[in-house]
Amino acid sequence: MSRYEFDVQIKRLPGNEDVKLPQKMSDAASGFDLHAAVTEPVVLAPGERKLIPTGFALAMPDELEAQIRPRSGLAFKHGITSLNTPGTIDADYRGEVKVLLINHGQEPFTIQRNERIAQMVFQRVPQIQLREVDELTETARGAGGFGHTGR
Ligand SMILES: O=c1ccn([C@H]2C[C@H](O)[C@@H](COP(=O)(O)OP(=O)(O)OP(=O)(O)O)O2)c(=O)[nH]1
Ligand SMILES: [Mg+2]
Repeated sequence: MSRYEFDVQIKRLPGNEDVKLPQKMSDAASGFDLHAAVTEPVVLAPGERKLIPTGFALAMPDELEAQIRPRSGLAFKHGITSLNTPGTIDADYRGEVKVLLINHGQEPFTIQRNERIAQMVFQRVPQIQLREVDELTETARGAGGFGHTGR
């Protein structure tokens, strides 16, 4: 029996024949590592953010989304992370998947073509009907929040 539950189409965009497709780095990895499709090395100065292309587009079943998440090694060693984490790839998006990187470190960071810059995790999206009501169900917490239980 196949261990795969979903078929997701991936299309290489023109000019990216040499860019590696998203790849799981271990058998049970959650994420597919994403490779930078920059045409020349891109430098992120400290505090700078840039949208990095990946060279591919997707078509996935409507019940899925893909999330773009940082790689912890890049974050820990260089302060490089994804600004809008987790980035949302909608099931109906057919454009190029891009990664919004930001340099939170103290040093400039250079991104090379085919470097692994982030990871992509697929998630099931529950199909929700938002139903407007006049009164909500009651709970013990009520409107308490934002630390009302203590530090
Ligand atoms: O990290 C990301 C986030 C988004 N996208 C693409 C896919 C997603 O389906 C689309 C829209 O993303 P989002 O809904 O987060 O952005 P928005 O500002 O609400 O744009 P839109 O009005 O197009 O929905 O942009 C990426 O390629 N990478
Ligand atoms: Mg949106």
